[in-house]
Amino acid sequence: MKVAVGIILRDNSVFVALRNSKQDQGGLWEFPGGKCEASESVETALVRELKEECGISITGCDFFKTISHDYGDKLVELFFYKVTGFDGEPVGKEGQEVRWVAFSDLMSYGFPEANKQIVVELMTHY
Ligand SMILES: Nc1nc2c([nH]c(=O)n2[C@@H]2O[C@H](COP(=O)(O)OP(=O)(O)OP(=O)(O)O)[C@@H](O)[C@H]2O)c(=O)[nH]1
Ligand SMILES: [Mg+2]
Repeated sequence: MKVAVGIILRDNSVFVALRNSKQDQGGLWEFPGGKCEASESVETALVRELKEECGISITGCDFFKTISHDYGDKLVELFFYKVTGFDGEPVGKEGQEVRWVAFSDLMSYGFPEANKQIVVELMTHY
């Protein structure tokens, strides 16, 4: 399963959302995004998901990296993009709790296993 994920950046912070307790990895924080639909490119999915989940229109993004992770019941291929430009102010459009978190504070947030490496990189490279 291919998943498009946006690391929305501004100043020294990144935008994170709390996953609903009924979802996979519920109760953990994530970078907004979601599953690519059949025949949809990853970038198209990224633009669509960030509009649906956060209400922003992406104007600039750079591919960062792909991480494949096996959760046991599910194999995910996460395509992480750094979102550097957007129109609108991101919010939790689906009622999810959201926050801008300084890189230096990211370690106090619980992220899904597949995100751990990315979180360490964000904390050490900024
Ligand atoms: N959006 C997002 N998904 C992640 C991250 N890390 C991670 O392991 N995932 C996994 O990627 C998978 C798909 O993401 P998703 O649940 O957001 O998909 P979606 O928005 O299409 O959700 P839906 O099924 O409710 O429509 C989930 O199994 C989720 O646990 C992350 O940082 N952001
Ligand atoms: Mg999602």
